[in-house]
Amino acid sequence: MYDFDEIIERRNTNAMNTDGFREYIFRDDGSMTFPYKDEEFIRMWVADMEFATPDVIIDGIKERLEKRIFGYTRIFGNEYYGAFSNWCRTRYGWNFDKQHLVMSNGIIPALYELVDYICAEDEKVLFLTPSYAYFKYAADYNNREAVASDLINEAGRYQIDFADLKKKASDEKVSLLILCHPHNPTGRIWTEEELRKIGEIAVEHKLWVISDEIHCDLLRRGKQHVPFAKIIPDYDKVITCMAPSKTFNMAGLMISNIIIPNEELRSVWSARHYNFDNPLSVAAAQAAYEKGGDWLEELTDYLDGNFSFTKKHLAEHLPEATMEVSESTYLAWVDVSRYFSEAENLPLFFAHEAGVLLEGGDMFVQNSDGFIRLNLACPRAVLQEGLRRISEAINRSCVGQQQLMTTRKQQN
Ligand SMILES: Cc1ncc(COP(=O)(O)O)c(C/N=C2\CONC2=O)c1O
Repeated sequence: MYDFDEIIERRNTNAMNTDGFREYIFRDDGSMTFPYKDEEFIRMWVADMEFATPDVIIDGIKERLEKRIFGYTRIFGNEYYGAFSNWCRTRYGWNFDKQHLVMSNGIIPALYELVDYICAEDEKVLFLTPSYAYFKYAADYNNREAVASDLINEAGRYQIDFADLKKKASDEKVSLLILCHPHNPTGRIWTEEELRKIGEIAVEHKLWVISDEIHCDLLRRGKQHVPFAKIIPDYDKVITCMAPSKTFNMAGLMISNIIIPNEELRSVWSARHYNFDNPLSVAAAQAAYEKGGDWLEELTDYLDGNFSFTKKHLAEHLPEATMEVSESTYLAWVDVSRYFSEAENLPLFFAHEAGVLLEGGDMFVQNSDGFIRLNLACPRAVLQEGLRRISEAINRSCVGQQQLMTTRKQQN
């Protein structure tokens, strides 16, 4: 049994979560003031977890430490490929060739490189919105045009607008689709039917597809993930990105799996990518895939409990807010638009009024106004306090607004 209720101090560990929020969320140069000390904030923003990385992974790192030399490292043997490919075969019924696997420090750096390798300077990058902002940044960084296709929010369940996606994919300058599968921030797991329709569009318009599947191990109990590459196995213009970083809370160890079946693209990657790895990260990732399954099973139940707890709290305390339990990820996507004017800066409101750090509003490129994204990967007690603060701040503010309207009516 793992103790997910343990509250672990992360300050003074150079954690983005505790020390990087001012610049990342508020673009603050340090001059902003809040009515809370940094350590008083409830942190529900960046997507890493407040849970200890599993012991089996820490033991894998310790074992490598005892080898005592940490020189230039690249994965040469079969052990790592065996562990990761076995993970994909048993969980997703999906195989890939060893020579198709290349490593990257992160999926974001891989996206930055691949956009440059794939898209000519006048070509465009297509993705679904709302979106993890780094998909747009990968286009911006490479001076390629970003093209967004808005998802349709059907009573809380997001659907792909296939007419819009087809129209934008038919632009001959659109050469790459970055697919987020499972989807951050909505939590959708695209169904095989949806994946097939995406595949048909990609093949018809000769699109490259990067399927970013970093969240694929973090599913609600009973849900199933089907890798996009499994849907169109004969189309080699599909790059699959997976990693242990989200699954096992080891993003700081900077190791990701990029599967590139297309030989020409893979040779460009091998020629231009800085192709060395951190030996401790390789040991950690191999241990994760070989021995992390039990921990992940228990994490799944704990996160499912946090989603149920959140859904119940909102129903009781914020009846005008709506949230569908995410099919995947540990991120809750909550529509609070009925409580706020469109102009409200939601992250700033909750930092000042609730002492809660969260992402929301226009932080997801577009099609996200009025929504907040809550990271639920924290001990239940912390979640309870965060939700209490959020609902009290909204109701206080809402009451304030009603009082304001009443006062105005009395004065007129
Ligand atoms: C869809 C997606 N792709 C890639 C990454 C980052 O990959 P890395 O470069 O770390 O390997 C994230 C992390 N998502 C985060 C991180 O903080 N907030 C988020 O929504 C993500 O959600």
